[in-house]
Amino acid sequence: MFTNATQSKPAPIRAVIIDLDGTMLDTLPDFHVAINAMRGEFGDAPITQQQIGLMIGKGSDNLIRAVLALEHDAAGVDQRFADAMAFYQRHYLAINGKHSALYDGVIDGLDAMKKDGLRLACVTNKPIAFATPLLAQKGLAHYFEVVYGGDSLPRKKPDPMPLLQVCADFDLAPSQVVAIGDSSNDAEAARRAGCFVLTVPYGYNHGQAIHETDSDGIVTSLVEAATLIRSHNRNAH
Ligand SMILES: O=C(O)COP(=O)(O)O
Ligand SMILES: [Mg+2]
Repeated sequence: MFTNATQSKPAPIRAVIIDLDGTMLDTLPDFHVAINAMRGEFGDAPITQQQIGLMIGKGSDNLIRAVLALEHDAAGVDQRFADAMAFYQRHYLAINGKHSALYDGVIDGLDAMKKDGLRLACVTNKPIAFATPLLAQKGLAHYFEVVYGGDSLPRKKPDPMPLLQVCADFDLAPSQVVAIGDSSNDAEAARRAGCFVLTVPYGYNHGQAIHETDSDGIVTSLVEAATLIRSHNRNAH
């Protein structure tokens, strides 16, 4: 399944790096509530989930700037940014996880990966202060040896830095690691790190079809990802 031009027989996959929003959890309703509460602080009218779905995936700073840009020019965005971020963080933390749900197959997929001896990391562009309590609340925290948020390291996805950090933490070559995500952001980070990448079609890909994103395969659930990795490892040396 995962092929590497320089190797006749592929190396086994030893670890999986999994994205959070749009891959394990449908968090769009949380974003929707928090963003509209933030807009309410400025007297701005609510926007739709669909609009917000196009803006998420590149971290909070990017999201807040995109939302402010609906009403304001660049100078207006800069002027309001700090207040908007403070409002947003307060509102998001107050409802974090309340409107979010696990996607089908997440728990079964993670259980299968664990059973197969794979090491697991979560790399999200969500701020770590949001990600940590959310993983705990949804019963996901214990699966992951390592969790990096969008503000844990100097650079976030699509930069390869957080993925390369996980490889270093696990003492693995990137070619022994597969990333799973819902967006081109995840795929680009994985490609640049030299990791394999699988994508899921049900998340938020900046309004683009996932088929347009370069990856090693599209999987309909984490269960299917676990099955693919298992069959890859059967054929590996
Ligand atoms: O908070 C975001 O922008 C998206 O986070 P993700 O990396 O978990 O998809
Ligand atoms: Mg995502």
